[in-house]
Amino acid sequence: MKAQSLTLPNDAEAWADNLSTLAVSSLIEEARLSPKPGLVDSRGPGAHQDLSLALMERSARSLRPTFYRLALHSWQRPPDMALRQEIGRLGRQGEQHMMNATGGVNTHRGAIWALGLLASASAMLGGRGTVAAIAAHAARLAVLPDPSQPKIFSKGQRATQRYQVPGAREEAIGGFPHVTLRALPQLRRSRLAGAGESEARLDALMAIMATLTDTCVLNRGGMAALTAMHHGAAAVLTAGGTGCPAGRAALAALELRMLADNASPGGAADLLAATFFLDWASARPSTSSRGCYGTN
Ligand SMILES: CC(C)(COP(=O)(O)OP(=O)(O)OC[C@H]1O[C@@H](n2cnc3c(N)ncnc32)[C@H](O[C@H]2O[C@H](COP(=O)(O)OP(=O)(O)OP(=O)(O)O)[C@@H](O)[C@H]2O)[C@@H]1O)[C@@H](O)C(=O)NCCC(=O)NCCS
Ligand SMILES: Nc1ncnc2[nH]cnc12
Repeated sequence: MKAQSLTLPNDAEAWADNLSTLAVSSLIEEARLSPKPGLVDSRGPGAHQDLSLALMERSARSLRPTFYRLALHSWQRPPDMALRQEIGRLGRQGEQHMMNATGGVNTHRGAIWALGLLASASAMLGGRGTVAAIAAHAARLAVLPDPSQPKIFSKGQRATQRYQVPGAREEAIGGFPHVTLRALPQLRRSRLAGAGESEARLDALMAIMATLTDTCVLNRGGMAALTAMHHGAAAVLTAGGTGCPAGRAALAALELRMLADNASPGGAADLLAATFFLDWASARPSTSSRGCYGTN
């Protein structure tokens, strides 16, 4: 995603259009970013049997009307129960559109949740919120119960209960700390250190993967795979990030380990797309010329 230079429309439809374009671009840019360990990227399907880049992009595009409606219905409204119920209904409709577009494969359920809440929050604030305000408004919606939610026991709940860890719901209720406190600061730090845009984005992914309790990884590889992911992603950053030869080598080692564990950090990928989305709200240019920000 190039730095977004959006005009400042003052009507709800135009902003909903802008926000939905940005949400879809964020998903497509996330899917194309390479090399991502375990995930679908421009090289191939990672640890997945049923996914491809073309499918991820088709899924992302199918979600444009969903993000548009979420933003439109949230325009300058407070995060109350009436809005919570409405975005729950629109979000579930979006999940159905995604399933229709992919022939029943779950490509973006977690992303609909994260980006849906953030697009809605941005619209609640009239399209002019800061990162902190957007995240806080999204959290105020996420914490509200949705009485119309079907009582199904999800894969995410299976992992959060078995391992007693936070999952997608808790990340949103906490105001997306992996996005606002880890990925966005890392993205900007790496850019300032002179990393290329792809490397800065990969570093942001590493910042998420270093601590996220990703229920996709837990379901596929258990706690051992999650711990290996945390250590491996932290090692990439300690080595100076993916702009450095040592960081690149650590990334390759992490990928080998994740493929051996059949593990894919789908939750981290969703939060990276959310990072791109929020970066637009306060984007700034990079300056220096070195590719490493850290100890190298
Ligand atoms: C709150 C919901 C997200 C539901 O959450 P829950 O945890 O109950 O259920 P899941 O259906 O398992 O979805 C959670 C998805 O969130 C992503 N995720 C995982 N860990 C985290 C985390 N710590 N923080 C943030 N996000 C996280 C992840 O999504 C990605 O993975 C999906 C593929 O998953 P899966 O099918 O399990 O994976 P595979 O390994 O490929 O399967 P197999 O091949 O093994 O079969 C993919 O979708 C990515 O996006 C988790 O999967 C929310 O959905 C909800 O309540 N929705 C209701 C509607 C609503 O209220 N919407 C309002 C806003 S629009
Ligand atoms: N690039 C990706 N690969 C696999 N699962 C994902 N979920 C969201 N983005 C993904």
